[in-house]
Amino acid sequence: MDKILIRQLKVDAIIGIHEWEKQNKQALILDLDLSFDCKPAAKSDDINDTLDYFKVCQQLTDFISASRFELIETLAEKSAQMILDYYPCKKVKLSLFKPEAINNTDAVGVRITRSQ
Ligand SMILES: Nc1nc2c(c(=O)[nH]1)N=C([C@H](O)[C@@H](O)CO)CN2
Repeated sequence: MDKILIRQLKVDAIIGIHEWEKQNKQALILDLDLSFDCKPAAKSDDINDTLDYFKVCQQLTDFISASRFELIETLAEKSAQMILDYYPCKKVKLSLFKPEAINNTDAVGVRITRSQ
């Protein structure tokens, strides 16, 4: 199955189990693989025949930047479900990273795969 790819989408959000994380937004980074048949758009050369990754990034950014969750698992789940609800992709593989959470790491995170 073909995939529309989004790499290193950066969004700030309120996310975490500690009180200090609930006071200020922190950086999050997302990688997404959206399973979608790209043949029709490749034939028509028409944006309406594909998944517009600009719209996906814009909707994810709006949702995540307005969210307030404790666990990255919760935010990842809700983000993947929103994509499946709004876009005709068959499967979403979503990785969500917190680059500032744990000292001496580049990042910590979660990776989930959800299907229609
Ligand atoms: N599996 C998880 N473990 C932890 C999370 C999380 O969201 N999922 N969150 C925290 C803290 O908020 C941490 O990111 C900041 O100190 C700890 N463990």
